[in-house]
Amino acid sequence: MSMIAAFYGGKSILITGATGFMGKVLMEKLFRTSPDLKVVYILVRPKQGQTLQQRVFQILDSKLFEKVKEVCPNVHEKIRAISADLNQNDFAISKEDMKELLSHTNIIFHCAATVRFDDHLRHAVQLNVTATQQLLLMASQMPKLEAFIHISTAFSNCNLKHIDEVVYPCPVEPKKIIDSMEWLDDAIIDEITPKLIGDWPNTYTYTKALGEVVVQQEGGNLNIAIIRPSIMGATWQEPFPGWVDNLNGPSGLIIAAGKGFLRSIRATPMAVADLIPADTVVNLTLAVGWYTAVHRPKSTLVYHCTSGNLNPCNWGKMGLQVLATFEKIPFERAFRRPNADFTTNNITTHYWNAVSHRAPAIIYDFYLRLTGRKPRMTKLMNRLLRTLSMLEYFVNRSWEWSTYNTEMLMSELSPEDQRVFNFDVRQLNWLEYIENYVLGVKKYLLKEDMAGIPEAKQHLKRLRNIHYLFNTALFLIAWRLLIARSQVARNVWFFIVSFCYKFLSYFRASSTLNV
Ligand SMILES: CCCCCCCCCCCCCCCCCCCCCCCCCC(=O)SCCNC(=O)CCNC(=O)[C@H](O)C(C)(C)COP(=O)(O)OP(=O)(O)OC[C@H]1O[C@@H](n2cnc3c(N)ncnc32)[C@H](O)[C@@H]1OP(=O)(O)O
Ligand SMILES: NC(=O)C1=CN([C@@H]2O[C@H](COP(=O)(O)OP(=O)(O)OC[C@H]3O[C@@H](n4cnc5c(N)ncnc54)[C@H](OP(=O)(O)O)[C@@H]3O)[C@@H](O)[C@H]2O)C=CC1
Repeated sequence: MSMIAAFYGGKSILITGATGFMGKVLMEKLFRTSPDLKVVYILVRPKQGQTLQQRVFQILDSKLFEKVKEVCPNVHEKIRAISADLNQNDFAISKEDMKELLSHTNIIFHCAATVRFDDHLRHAVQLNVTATQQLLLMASQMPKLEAFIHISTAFSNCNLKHIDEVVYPCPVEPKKIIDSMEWLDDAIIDEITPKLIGDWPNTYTYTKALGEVVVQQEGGNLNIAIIRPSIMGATWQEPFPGWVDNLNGPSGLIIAAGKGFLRSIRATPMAVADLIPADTVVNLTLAVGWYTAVHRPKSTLVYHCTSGNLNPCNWGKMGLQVLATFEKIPFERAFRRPNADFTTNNITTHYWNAVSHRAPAIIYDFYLRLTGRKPRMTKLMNRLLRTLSMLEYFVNRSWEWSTYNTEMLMSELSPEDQRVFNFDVRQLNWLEYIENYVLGVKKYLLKEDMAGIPEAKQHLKRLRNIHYLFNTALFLIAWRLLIARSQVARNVWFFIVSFCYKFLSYFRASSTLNV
């Protein structure tokens, strides 16, 4: 019997960010392994004209929850969606809901965050720092609370090269930042943002670092733990391999490469690609929840959920495997044949951006205009280039994360728990994982049918022929223009023609002699 699964039985659990990528995988695993848990409270905001209930039903109706419905048929009764906006005071939770939350919650998993790299500092502080502070305040009023698990990111200290499982201080106290956001106007915030974030590459990583300091400073007597996942990718094993439902991290780039938009990316092939499957993060999170509640460590423990030091894979290997998978499992209606490469300096990056990204987009838009359709490729390409520039920081550096606490926790688990809540990335086979990841992107993100693969392959063959034809035509035109203008080119041309003629004559003469 799994001790961790048993621990969650009968518990009331509060999850923020349950509608996000990690939150969904977390809920799924909780219900699948502890179907006898009492209730899962989720803080949800109404979105895109959907009510809370509609949002919950959409999640439960997805393929991700198929297995859960078998082991926990009344799962919908055990989810209590509470209307909340983490940007508002007291999260805009009604008095009755707040009362229920405060009096019943046993465990909190705080996953909600803005993960946009370029979010306005005010918004990023509000969600990643102030909301965390408010949630801690709420937690301090929960008499039955056993553990508060805060999800941060391994990149919260990406200004350092070696990162230990400790909370590092920030140059400016979070309280001062929170206060200043209240009275500074947007224009001034824009101006001071680069100075405030300093060595951090974006507002996301900076505010996640501030969030950790808040957790440490304002956690009071609560049992708290911080989990730092690196780049969260599709699921490795559970509930099935390759599940993913958003474009963050590598997923969007896999689509862009598979559809043939992405041709080159400034990345260091030997840099460590610190990906971590979402189900591994969730298994560690649930194990940490159990350990923190049962063993009550004296201080706030930080757990790194990374792969680089235990089972490293680099971007070069990952990129090649992604491309190799496209050969077997191509995406439908590709714009060009998938053929991306890494560049390592600014000049080649600019060159390939102009030649392989912007030029084809302009030509295609011209073709769309000619055929009376609305041009769209240049806009799409500009967005892709913007995304690439945002991600570049992370694919040209390597970090070392120590994992003492994570390894300590692994050794504390029973063999059964090590199996059910496996977070040992040493067992991960990268090539297999990446292949499943690409397959998952095709099935769950692009919603493409596997029956369409032969047609997709045919389409790629057509694109290859068009590519050859286009290159030959381009070469002939360029050559024709050149020999019209340059004597040297004409001489070279005559030399080649006369050489071919002589070679053919010799070949004909020798074959006549043989007869
Ligand atoms: C040698 C052989 C070589 C072979 C080579 C082969 C290569 C071939 C294979 C390639 C694979 C292997 C290499 C992979 C490298 C991956 C690096 C990952 C590093 C991640 C580090 C993460 C570290 C931290 C981890 C964490 O701790 S946290 C989570 C991470 N957080 C994020 O990843 C948010 C990022 N995103 C944003 O920050 C915003 O998205 C924003 C970008 C500002 C746009 O923002 P904006 O333009 O305003 O607009 P959006 O509305 O957002 O998007 C507008 C439009 O772009 C779309 N789109 C949004 N995103 C992405 C995205 N990623 N990728 C693509 N498209 C995206 C969206 O679909 C929409 O398209 P549409 O629907 O309009 O058609
Ligand atoms: N994805 C990754 O690669 C990594 C993620 N992390 C961390 O993991 C956690 C989860 O990330 P992930 O699941 O990928 O993120 P998502 O963007 O998929 O999910 C974010 C969640 O936060 C919720 N949320 C955002 N704003 C509000 C708000 N104002 N009120 C209520 N809820 C809100 C979202 O709700 P809604 O559905 O309404 O938008 C969503 O449920 C985050 O803390 C992130 O920093 C750490 C490392 C890597």
